[in-house]
Amino acid sequence: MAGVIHPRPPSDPEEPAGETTLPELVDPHWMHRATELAHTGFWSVARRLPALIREAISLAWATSRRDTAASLGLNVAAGVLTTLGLLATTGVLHQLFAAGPTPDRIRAALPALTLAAAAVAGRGALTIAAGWAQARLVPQINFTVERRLFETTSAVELAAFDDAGFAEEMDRARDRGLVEAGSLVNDTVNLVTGVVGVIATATAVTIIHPLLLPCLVVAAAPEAVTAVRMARRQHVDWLARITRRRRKWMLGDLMANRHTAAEIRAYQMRDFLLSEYHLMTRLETRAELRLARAQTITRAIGLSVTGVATFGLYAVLGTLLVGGVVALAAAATALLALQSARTSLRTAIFATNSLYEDALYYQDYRDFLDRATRRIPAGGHLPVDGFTRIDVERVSLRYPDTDSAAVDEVSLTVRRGEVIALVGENGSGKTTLAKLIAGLYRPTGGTIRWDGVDAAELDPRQTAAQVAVMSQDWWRFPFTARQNIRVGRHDRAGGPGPSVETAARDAAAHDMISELPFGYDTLLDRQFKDGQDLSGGQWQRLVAARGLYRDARLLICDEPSAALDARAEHALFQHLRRHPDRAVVLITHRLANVRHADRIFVMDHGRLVQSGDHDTLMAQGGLYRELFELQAAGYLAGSAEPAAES
Ligand SMILES: Nc1ncnc2c1ncn2[C@@H]1O[C@H](COP(=O)(O)OP(=O)(O)OP(=O)(O)O)[C@@H](O)[C@H]1O
Repeated sequence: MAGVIHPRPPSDPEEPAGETTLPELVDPHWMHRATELAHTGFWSVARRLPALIREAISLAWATSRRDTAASLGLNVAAGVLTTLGLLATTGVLHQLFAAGPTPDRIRAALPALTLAAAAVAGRGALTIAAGWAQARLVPQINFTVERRLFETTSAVELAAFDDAGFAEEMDRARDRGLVEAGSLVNDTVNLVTGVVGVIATATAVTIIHPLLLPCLVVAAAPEAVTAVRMARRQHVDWLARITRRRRKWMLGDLMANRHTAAEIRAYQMRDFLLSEYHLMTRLETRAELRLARAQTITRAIGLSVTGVATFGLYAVLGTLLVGGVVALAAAATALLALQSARTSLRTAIFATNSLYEDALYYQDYRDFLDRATRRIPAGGHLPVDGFTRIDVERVSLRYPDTDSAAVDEVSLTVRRGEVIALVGENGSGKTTLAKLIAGLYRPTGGTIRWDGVDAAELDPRQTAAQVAVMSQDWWRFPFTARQNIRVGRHDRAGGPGPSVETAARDAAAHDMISELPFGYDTLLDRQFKDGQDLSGGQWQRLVAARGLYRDARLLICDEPSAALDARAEHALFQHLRRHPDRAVVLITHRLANVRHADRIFVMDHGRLVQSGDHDTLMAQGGLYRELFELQAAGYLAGSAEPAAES
């Protein structure tokens, strides 16, 4: 049947070298599947069909047995009625073409006519019912696969997200894999519908006269071949143009985007962007016209061959009629059957093509789920109810694909009631160590003990419940101000701990929130109606309020005041002081804030190089004192200048 059309390289050869000034785009992650399909011939696809159908039906069956059985069963029943309808039609025609007065012939045809009408009506009803079951099935499947995916992605260990391969597979599974699961089942049902239609017609025709079947196949084949060729050419062409279309979308996005609007105006980038966009549009239009021409030619050839084949069918039928091999009624039914066979064949071919493509993407989803499930931490089972001390014993962590450990054999103790500080230059490993203490990462070496028990043996949910992290790379959650704070402990129902408003006051966020148009109920995302934007510092106050609202035994504050003004910073640090029931791990580059910490740990290239309180470290000399004096000198120089001028 249709030969394989080999894909052109993704970047369009029509694109004149050097005309675009923008750098080359990398292939999108789903491209490998699209290319794979373009390289696969129709028959290779057809050979994999049984396995694909099994996969789709088991997915549908697991989702809803009733709707799966109805979708398939009703379609098969409709097929039986198709056969019956065609046979009844032959009976009608047989009576009508018989000799005798017209009223007599009509009367004789009435039983068969009633049967044919009942078959058509019954078939219509069954098809509608099957369509309804299919329409019910698809959203349920989409929901099932989505739920499975998000239940898994939200449970895998944090370290998995540092693995580039994992993140890419997750994107692939989310982007196409999810969507294609519903289509996989839809196409399977369509394929079954098409095949049942073809079988029903073939059966009827064979019963009427076995010689009619080969005639029918020859007459229907050219249209099927044309359909396959056109579908595949469209796919390959789409593949070849995808890079340019992405570039066009990207440019369009730059020119119609709130976030880029200011810079584009400030740097007068409009003409540059528009000229690039026009270039892409010109090339794209040319490519579309080329495709339209090629498709028209294929279609014209296909229709011509179909016409010749239909003519051939008439000729064969005529010969059979003249020779008395086939009755007139049977020949007329064969022509009706041809129409029905063509429609069913087209349905089956399109379904086969897209079923294969859907299956490739769905496979991505399946592979990802398998891989992700292996990365859900098992954890221990020992209960956790607070702690007196957490001992970090020669703990190391090496990120995937990196040469050196981000945290290298670090030992320290965090005691309840104390504030400890981690300081050091950028990239020295402070955040990584804090995440290890918080249980967000598992050490690749060494052990962390909670009151002497290895943290790996503790119930991870209960451990996490003891920890609050004010992270330096927080996310702007698209919730109201109140929800943004409440998610810190969303399941607290009037239990112990500060109220939302108290936490906001402690983090110097209350006044700012009260001034918002709807106060605590203001939505903090401009994508929503009445949504508002906050500044970086205002968001950070909210993040701090969330951390305080969580009211955890271990509070980890990673640069909690980096974006805060002096007043807000002062207010926040009043609430990060010692508390008998709580341990605070503070990370900050503003060393004035760590002066009162019980112990300060100084990190350098992943190692712990100094520890002690401020006075001890200043007396000791070394990295801490160097960093502290550099900062202090900045302040002193600033205050000394006006004095010098006066
Ligand atoms: N997710 C990650 N994957 C790979 N490497 C990472 C990752 N996160 C951090 N690193 C690397 O680990 C090292 C320690 O990073 P970390 O964020 O712990 O430093 P830090 O002391 O907190 O730095 P800063 O003061 O800039 O916040 C750095 O070299 C960094 O590039």
